[in-house]
Amino acid sequence: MAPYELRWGILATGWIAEQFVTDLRADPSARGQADIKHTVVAAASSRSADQATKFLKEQSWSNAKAYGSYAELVADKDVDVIYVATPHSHHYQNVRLCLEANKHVLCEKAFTVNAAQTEKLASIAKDKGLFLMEAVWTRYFPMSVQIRELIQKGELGSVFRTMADLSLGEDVESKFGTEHRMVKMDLAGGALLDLGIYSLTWVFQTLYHTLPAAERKAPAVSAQMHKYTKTGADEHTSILLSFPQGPSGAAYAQGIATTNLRVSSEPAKQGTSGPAIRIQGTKGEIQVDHPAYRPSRWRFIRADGSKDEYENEMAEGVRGFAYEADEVARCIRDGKKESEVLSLEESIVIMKVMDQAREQNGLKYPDKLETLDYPIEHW
Ligand SMILES: NC(=O)C1=CN([C@@H]2O[C@H](COP(=O)(O)OP(=O)(O)OC[C@H]3O[C@@H](n4cnc5c(N)ncnc54)[C@H](OP(=O)(O)O)[C@@H]3O)[C@@H](O)[C@H]2O)C=CC1
Ligand SMILES: O=C1OC[C@@H](O)[C@H](O)[C@H]1O
Repeated sequence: MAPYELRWGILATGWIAEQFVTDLRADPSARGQADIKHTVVAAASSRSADQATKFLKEQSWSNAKAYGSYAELVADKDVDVIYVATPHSHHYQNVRLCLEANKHVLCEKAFTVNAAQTEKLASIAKDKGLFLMEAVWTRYFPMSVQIRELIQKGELGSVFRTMADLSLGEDVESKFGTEHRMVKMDLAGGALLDLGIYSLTWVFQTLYHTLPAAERKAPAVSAQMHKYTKTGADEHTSILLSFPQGPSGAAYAQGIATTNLRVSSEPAKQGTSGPAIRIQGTKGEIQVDHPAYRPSRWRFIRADGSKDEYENEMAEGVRGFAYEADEVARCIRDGKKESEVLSLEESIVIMKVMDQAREQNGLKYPDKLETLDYPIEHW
């Protein structure tokens, strides 16, 4: 049988869009997914059609159509699903544009600026019968699947704690200045929304997602932040999460999610400084090395001292984005409106944690970014 072909439209032509469409070129059968196929049929740049043409040519998708506005892209009848690759400040407006035009959507992380916006998008997608998913690529890696299975099978015993850090170790002033999307308030900058989401991903995929859906409960949240004096965006955020129940019979579970732009989870960048993520149960511990978004390697250490070491192996020609793309293709082919690996409900619970962390520390983005209004004129 011919593979199911998913026809992608790419909304924005920045750095992550380049990475994503490169992965779409890799043959899915080389990673055991012979039943699906990805094709980029169009891309749009808000700058110009020429920029979209240049992007498609450079990424070897020259046969795709190039548009100079996002509105033209969402109107293209040949596009099945749109990958939204703008900064998080723009996700709510851009995803809404796609949904209003009846397109399925895969949206980069962080889903939106606040939970209310994600809830609104989820409700529109549901009403229109469209597929919608947050592109947290890490969730779909084979190693993440394997780790969740080890926890669910009880191999770690009762899991009481996950500690997860994603810190970059940059000279913030010289690397990001005031205009980079990482620190600019008008682009919803800050460590929490850009990097903290990965620390939270590890906490949630180990302590929340591993429970049966009916037993998952939102955690209590307590957070501290430090703001970058030049812009007011957070340069450090630490969140304590207290879950009323943990995996495999744990009477509670504790999550510690941290992020910092100035110090690094892995200063030597050689795997010598210890794990960035520790998932701790009564029978053993899983340790995952930096960086949390695409870990280099991981190990399972049992309480008796025995140890299994693993590399985070990717299929040939794949940086890691292909796995989330495969999930989108399978879901749309099968008529699903969301992914079970990262449901809209779970994305919303995580967004609410980030809302609380911001509220506890007085971090508010400009009104035009936090609003549910749509469309915003002169966006
Ligand atoms: N999953 C992952 O590993 C990663 C995810 N990301 C996520 O991807 C998103 C984009 O990040 P990244 O690609 O690094 O960012 P870039 O700045 O490289 O690209 C963003 C693109 O968005 C478009 N855009 C539209 N309006 C604006 C605006 N006002 N300011 C800036 N750009 C605008 C532009 O494309 P055009 O002009 O063509 O319209 C721009 O090139 C973020 O949400 C980020 O969190 C980022 C890096 C890694
Ligand atoms: O998602 C991401 O992962 C890698 C980081 O370097 C980047 O800033 C972030 O957006």
